[in-house]
Amino acid sequence: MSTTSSSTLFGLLDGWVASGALRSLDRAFARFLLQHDAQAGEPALLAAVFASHQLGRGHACLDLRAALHDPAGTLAFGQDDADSADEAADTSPAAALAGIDLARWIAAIDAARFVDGDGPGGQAPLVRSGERLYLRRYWQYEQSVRQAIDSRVATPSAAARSQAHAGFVQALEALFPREPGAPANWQKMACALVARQGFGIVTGGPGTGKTTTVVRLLALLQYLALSGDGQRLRIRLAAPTGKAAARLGESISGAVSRLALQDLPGAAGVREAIPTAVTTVHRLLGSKPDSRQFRHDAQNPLPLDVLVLDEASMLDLEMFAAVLAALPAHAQLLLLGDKDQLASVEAGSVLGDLCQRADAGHYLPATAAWLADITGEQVDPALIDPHGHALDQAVAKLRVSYRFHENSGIGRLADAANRGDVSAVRQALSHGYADLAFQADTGDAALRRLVTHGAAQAFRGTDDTNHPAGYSHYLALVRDGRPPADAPRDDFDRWAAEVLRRYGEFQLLCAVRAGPLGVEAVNERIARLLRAGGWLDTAAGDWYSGRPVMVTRNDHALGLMNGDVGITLALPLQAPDGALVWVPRVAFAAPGSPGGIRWVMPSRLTEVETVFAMTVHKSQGSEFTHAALLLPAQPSRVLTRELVYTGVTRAKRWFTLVASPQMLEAAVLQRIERASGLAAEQSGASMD
Ligand SMILES: Nc1ncnc2c1ncn2[C@@H]1O[C@H](COP(=O)(O)OP(=O)(O)OP(=O)(O)O)[C@@H](O)[C@H]1O
Repeated sequence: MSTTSSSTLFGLLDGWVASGALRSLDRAFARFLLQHDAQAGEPALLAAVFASHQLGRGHACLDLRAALHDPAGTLAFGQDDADSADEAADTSPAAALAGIDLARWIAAIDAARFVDGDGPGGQAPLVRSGERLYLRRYWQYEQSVRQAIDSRVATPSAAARSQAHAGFVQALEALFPREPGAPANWQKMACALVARQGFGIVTGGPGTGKTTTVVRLLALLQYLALSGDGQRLRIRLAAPTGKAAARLGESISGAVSRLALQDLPGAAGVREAIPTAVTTVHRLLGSKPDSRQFRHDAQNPLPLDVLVLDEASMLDLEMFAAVLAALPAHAQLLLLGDKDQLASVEAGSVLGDLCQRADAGHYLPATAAWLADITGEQVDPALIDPHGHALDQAVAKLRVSYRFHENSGIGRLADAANRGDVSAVRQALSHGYADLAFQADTGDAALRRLVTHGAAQAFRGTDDTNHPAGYSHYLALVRDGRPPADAPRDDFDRWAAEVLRRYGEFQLLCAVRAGPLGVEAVNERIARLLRAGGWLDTAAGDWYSGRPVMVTRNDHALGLMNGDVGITLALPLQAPDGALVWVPRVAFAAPGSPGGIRWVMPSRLTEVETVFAMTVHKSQGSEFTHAALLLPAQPSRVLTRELVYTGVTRAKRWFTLVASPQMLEAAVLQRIERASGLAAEQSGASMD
C-alpha cells in the first residue's frame, strides 16, 4: 500500500466517511497532517487516521498490533468489511493494511514528521510509545496521570505517618467493631489501605458498602486530624454527573447519620466535620464556558485536604488529568466506583485500567502484615503476591453485596453477566426469582404493558401494595395531582418533587441509539403507546404535561448539567389581560437542596431529549426501583458484558429483561477492551 498516492488514500477515506465508518473530522485530520509533511507515506497517514478514529470511540490510543491482527474488530468498521468477497473492490481497513507487518508499519510511522517518540521535548501532533500511537494531548494526559498516581501512591498520608499514634488502630476498631466469628472485614481493611497513602481506590459492585466505608474513612481521618493538631480537614465530595452527585449526596447523608461514634472517645465534632454536599467534578474544578481550561489547575490548586470522587468509572482521561493537576500535593484522593461498569463515553477507562488487577488483590506480604497489625484482619492468602505493584497496595475491592442477598435474581444475573458465564445467566433467568422478569416480546401490546404498569404480573410474589411500577405511577400524579391555580408555589414544588421521585421508580433502558429498538425510535413509540392509553396529551405540542427530558449538554447559564432529568408540568400564569393560563414549565431537582425544585421555561432548553427510554450509557450514576433493559434484535458491537452488567445493576428492587435469550448470551460474551497505556502498564512491571 505504501506505493499508492495520497489521492488514492483520500478516495478510501471518502468512502469510509460516506459509509459512516469514519468521522469527517478524522479525514480532515489526515489533510492537516499532509500539510505538515507532504512526503508522509500512506501507512503513517493511515495510522494517524485510525488513532483519531479510535479516540472518537473512547480509546486513548491506537493499538498498532491489534489493528494489524484484527482490523475489523479493533477499528469496528462494520462487520461486512473484513469479509468482502470482491478483492478488487475491497476497501476495508484489512485490505488497506494488507502486506504490512508491525515492524514496517512502526518504521513508516517513525519516518513521518508528524510523529515523535515518547521522549521529552517533542512537539509533533502524534506520539508513538511502543506499539501505541497517540494524539499528543492524550499521551500527555496519560503521562501526567501516571506520574501523579505513582507519586501519590508512594507518599504516606498524614494519617499513616501518625500510625504509631495508637489512635489510628483504636479509631478503626471503634468504627468497624469486631463481630465474633464473622469473616474477614474487608470494609475495615479497605479503609486502612486507602487511608495509608495520598491515593486510594475502593471498588465493588452495587451495595457492597463503598459509601459506608468511605464515610467511616472520613470519620477516621477527621478524628485523627481533630485529635492531632486540632485542625479540621477540608473534605470535598464530587461525582462526574449531577445525577450521580445527587445520589451520592443522599446516601452519604444517610451513612453519616447512621455513623456509630459511641466507641470513639473524644469524637465530638467528627460527625459535623463530614460534609454531605456533593458537587460535580466540573463545578468543583470551576469550568469556564467554551473552554477546556478550569479555574482550578496546577497554578491555582483546589483548597482542600481530602477529595472523594464517586462513580469514578464515568471519569474520562482528560477530566481525571485535570483533577490530578488541580490537587494540592499534600491532599488525599479517593476514588469510589464499580470497575466493571461501562467506561466514560469520552476517551479513557481510568477506573477499569487502575483496577485491572483488583480481582486478584496482589497484596505484598508486607501489606498483609501491616493490615493484620493495624486492623487485626487476615488477608486471604490467595490475594497475596510477593510481586505486587505499588498501585495494587492502594486498591481495595469489596466483594459482599449488602443490597442483593443470596436469593436476589438481580444480584445473580449481574454476577453471571459480569463473569461472562452464559449458563449461569440462563439459570438466573429461568429460576423464577421474585425480583427478575424476562420477556422476549417487543410488540406494542407487551411494551405497553411494561411501560404503563411495569408488567407486574410477570414477577412472582407481588401484590397490590408491593409491585414494580411503570410510567403510569408518575403520570397519574401529573394528571390528577395538580394543585389548584390559586395554591401557593410551595404546593407546586411539592407536587413536582413527588412527580420526579415517582418517575425514578421506573426506567426503560435501551442498549443502542439507532434502529427499531434503539432509544430514538423507542421514545417515539412509548409516547405513542402512552397517548393511546390516555396517559399523555401529546396534541398539546412538544411540551405536553408529563414529558420527561434529559439535558444533553452542560448549560452553565441555566446551571443544568448533561444528564439532568426534568419533567414538563403545567403552571398557572396571569396573562396581561388578567386571564389565567396554564403554561408548560420543566421541573428539575434543585442541586444541593433536597426536595427543592427549579422551574425552567421550555424555550430555554435547547439541548434536551425525551427520556421515556434512556441509553444504558446515560443511566450510569442513576438507580431505579424498577429498571427494564431492552436489547436490539440484531447483533451489534456495542452489546457487551459491561453494558448488560451496567443495565442490570441500575435496578434496585425489580429488573425486567426485554430481549431474546440469544442476544443476551451473545452480549455477555463480548467485552470492551479499551486501548490505553495505563492498562498496558498495569499488566507490566512489578515493584521488585
Ligand atoms: N457491613 C455492613 N453490614 C450491614 N449492612 C451494610 C454494611 N455495609 C453496608 N451496608 C448496607 O448496605 C447498603 C449499601 O451500602 P452502601 O450504600 O455503602 O454501598 P455502595 O457500594 O456505596 O452502594 P452503591 O452501589 O449504591 O453506590 C446500605 O443500606 C448499607 O447500610
